[in-house]
Amino acid sequence: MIGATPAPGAGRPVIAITTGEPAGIGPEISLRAAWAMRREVNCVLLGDAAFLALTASLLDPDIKVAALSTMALRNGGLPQFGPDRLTVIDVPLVAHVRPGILDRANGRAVLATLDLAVEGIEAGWFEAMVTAPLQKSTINDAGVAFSGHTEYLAEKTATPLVVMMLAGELDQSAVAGGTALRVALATTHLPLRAVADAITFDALGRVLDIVDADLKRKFGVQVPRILVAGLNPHAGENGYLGREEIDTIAPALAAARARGIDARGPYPADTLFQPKYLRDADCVLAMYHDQGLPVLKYATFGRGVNITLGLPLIRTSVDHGTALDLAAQGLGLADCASMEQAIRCALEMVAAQHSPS
Ligand SMILES: NC(=O)C1=CN([C@@H]2O[C@H](COP(=O)(O)OP(=O)(O)OC[C@H]3O[C@@H](n4cnc5c(N)ncnc54)[C@H](O)[C@@H]3O)[C@@H](O)[C@H]2O)C=CC1
Ligand SMILES: NCC(=O)COP(=O)(O)O
Repeated sequence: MIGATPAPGAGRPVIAITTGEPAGIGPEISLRAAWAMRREVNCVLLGDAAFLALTASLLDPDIKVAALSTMALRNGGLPQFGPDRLTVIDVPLVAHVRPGILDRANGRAVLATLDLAVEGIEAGWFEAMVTAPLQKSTINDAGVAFSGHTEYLAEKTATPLVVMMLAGELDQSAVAGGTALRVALATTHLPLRAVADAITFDALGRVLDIVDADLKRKFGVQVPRILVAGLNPHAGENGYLGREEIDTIAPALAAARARGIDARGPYPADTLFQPKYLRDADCVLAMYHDQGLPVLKYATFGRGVNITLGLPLIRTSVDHGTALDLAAQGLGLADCASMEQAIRCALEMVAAQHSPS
């Protein structure tokens, strides 16, 4: 948890990487990013040790891995290896991995890596967790109701509400507090039909509180400026295209402003994402997944980071999915830039939590 005893890392921060869906690109990008960054960060990979060792040897014979069982970890803690090898904590899969082909038999093992990462942060072995993409449908197929890491980690840590935020570096300059575009979501993985009902005065107020607090605490933004999108076309067109803006969103923003939060809007979502608005903002709050993320991904896909705000631990992830199509074609095709960014972002958040506020 934030503020827990620093993990043992021989000088390097220790970060757990859950290696994700084994039939996707998660194992490859985890290994490649962890190896490339091994001198600055001790990335401990959580996944099937034999499968990861085989993948590493096929990717690059220079990559050395040292496997540890969960029992050894629990009994003796994390060994202090140097940067000449990657530590893998063995979370065995059940079924043989066929790249690009999903197998529900492995769903629970993937989930077990998330549980171990949380356990390890609570125990002080790891300072943060970075998650490679998993296949949400496979976890459900394995019999566990699952809509995403975001919701799972909230439940696991007994956190009543968390916020999904993606951030990416733009090519253009002078936008959104420099070159970063941050898009937070008022709702996470919900069917579109359920979105309007989920946006209540209380829920929106709590989302704004979390975005404001975490941008200050974890990103060092002193007074976060949050631009809030409406839900309906043209932000409801004065009530003629929907009343959520008038009845719920504007009152929630007014109440947030009264609490000292710089929340502006609601603005029409289709015109909000322009440099002239974004350059005076630190974050855009979109009302739902596919209102905000396509914009962010269009601008920064492959180098963005997904951050869960409001958790009592640091969790970042990539901006993409399992890319089964690439995995099926073999190793070496996936871009691991987003994974490296996610690790870098976690490192910055670890540093921010240690620095005096
Ligand atoms: N954080 C997580 O665990 C996430 C998991 N997912 C899961 O991934 C599954 C597949 O999602 P899709 O919508 O197909 O998106 P996707 O991101 O897996 O793939 C979309 C396209 O982008 C390409 N692509 C993705 N990552 C790439 C990389 N690192 N390098 C090069 N090309 C890359 C793929 O080849 C594909 O053409 C979903 O069903 C969902 O379960 C999706 C998003 C996040
Ligand atoms: N599109 C982003 C996404 O689906 C991330 O989900 P999560 O697994 O990080 O909750």
